[in-house]
Amino acid sequence: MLTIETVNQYYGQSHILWDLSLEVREGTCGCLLGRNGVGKTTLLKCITGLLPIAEGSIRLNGKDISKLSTEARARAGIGYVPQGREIFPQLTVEENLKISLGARGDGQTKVPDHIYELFPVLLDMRHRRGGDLSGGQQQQLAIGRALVLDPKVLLLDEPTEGIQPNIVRDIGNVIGKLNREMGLTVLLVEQKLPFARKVADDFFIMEKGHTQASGAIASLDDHLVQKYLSV
Ligand SMILES: Nc1ncnc2c1ncn2[C@@H]1O[C@H](COP(=O)(O)OP(=O)(O)OP(=O)(O)O)[C@@H](O)[C@H]1O
Repeated sequence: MLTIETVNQYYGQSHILWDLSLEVREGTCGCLLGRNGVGKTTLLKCITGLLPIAEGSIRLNGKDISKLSTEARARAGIGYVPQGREIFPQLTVEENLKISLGARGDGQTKVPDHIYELFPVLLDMRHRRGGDLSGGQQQQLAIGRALVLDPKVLLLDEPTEGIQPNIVRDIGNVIGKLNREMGLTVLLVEQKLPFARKVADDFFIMEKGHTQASGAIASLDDHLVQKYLSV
């Protein structure tokens, strides 16, 4: 479904992604794991088009999207929730959601009802400024904003970072609902292993810019955790 093949990426002279390959299967939730600085965020940005790749291909349902603009990739079905959420603090919740509507290219001017059904708090707070929301509410807004574009695959960069435990559970439930009930394919970067085990089907462990191990999340054993993830 989302196929990354022998991707290489550089920041200037620094070679960050090295012949990286992985496949997120249709309808599954894949989880990218790895210590700080191994290139997880860089990979997500390469998939969205925010960063160019030097070599390799990124295919969505067989079509190479690696030369498309970020906006064209969004229209093709790549949804992205960046690390740190990056909502617009001065705009209202509704305005934050409506900003994405413009990129749909179908003239729709109303926020789809299912966004507010998934996140009732956004409906309650739709006239409040994004900056007035709690971290957990902002995360829900950032996910809602990505869903406005009806993505085929949703990329989430550490959605639980800095969020209190009961809201982490809510976010896990929403990802589960999107993935398992609504069939949305998900690629998640996550540091919290219990969360990853709860929501993911597959894992991809990155080290030094490429995939070192991958498989069903149930096969992520202590040996792999010790070798590639413990700090
Ligand atoms: N804009 C940049 N310019 C130069 N180097 C960068 C830039 N952004 C990231 N890097 C470097 O690229 C490497 C990969 O960073 P990246 O943020 O992708 O890692 P990560 O696995 O997502 O880490 P984290 O868990 O800390 O977010 C790191 O060595 C980082 O210092």
